[in-house]
Amino acid sequence: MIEAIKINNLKYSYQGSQQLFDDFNLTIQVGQWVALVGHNGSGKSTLAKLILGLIVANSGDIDVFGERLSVATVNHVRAQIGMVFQNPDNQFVGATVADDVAFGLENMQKPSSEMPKLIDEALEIVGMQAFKNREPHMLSGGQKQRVALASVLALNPKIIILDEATAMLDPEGRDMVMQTLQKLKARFGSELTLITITHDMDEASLADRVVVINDGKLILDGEPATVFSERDIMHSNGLELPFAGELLAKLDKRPNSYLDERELVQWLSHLKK
Ligand SMILES: Nc1ncnc2c1ncn2[C@@H]1O[C@H](COP(=O)(O)OP(=O)(O)OP(=O)(O)O)[C@@H](O)[C@H]1O
Repeated sequence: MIEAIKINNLKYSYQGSQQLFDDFNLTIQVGQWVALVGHNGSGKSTLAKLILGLIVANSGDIDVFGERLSVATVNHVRAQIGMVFQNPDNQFVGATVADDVAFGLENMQKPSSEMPKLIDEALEIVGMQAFKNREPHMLSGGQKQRVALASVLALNPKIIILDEATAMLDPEGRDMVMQTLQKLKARFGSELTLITITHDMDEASLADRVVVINDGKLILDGEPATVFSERDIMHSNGLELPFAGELLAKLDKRPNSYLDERELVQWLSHLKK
């Protein structure tokens, strides 16, 4: 069976810096939604850049749908991967939402007769069709990120990587984007492989699989429930569990003595801090 991404014995260091990835291995199956998590500087974005061929490994191999990433194949590999970045304001080039989605299609030299349909389809998937003629800068952060996602979807990628795509959004914007990703998975299922790079463990818990890295090393890898049962390991790698997991763990440490209502409220509000 061909994997979406297969990384073998990867070694990488930025020039003048110590080894970041040293014999790193990771396989992502076709159709999987993988949340890649790790604290600041753990190597998540670097891994995305290596997969996209924006930077080149010192040694080791990256295969994308069985195709070995190299100078000769990088354009073909990259054409299969869509990327959504952190800052919603840095991702717009068009004067309207529709122009923006059209931009990528023009770059791919799609015939202009096909464009309106492709633009409508992509905007419909992310629930932004009603905003087609709006100016992108008038949209909320969550709406902007959904348009960025539509621009990527219009190009029909097999893999989408979202690098902290919700980090700059308010809670409502985050919810919008996460619900859109869930809809995408429901609609495209095994045809679409998703990699979400995030600090937010509640978001990570929506994925099929959570991969925790630290200093370029794979620390934990499994279904969200399995990974989040390792609270001590998560904490020692600078990460918390999703809110519900942290709360449950803290409730476990409740005082043995009887608490009246006032004391219970006090204890619970102390937990929240
Ligand atoms: N262009 C660069 N040149 C030199 N070192 C870099 C460069 N980009 C990143 N690094 C270093 O590589 C390490 C990994 O960085 P990377 O951005 O991949 O981490 P990250 O997990 O994505 O972090 P964050 O969550 O803060 O985005 C860090 O120590 C970082 O300082």
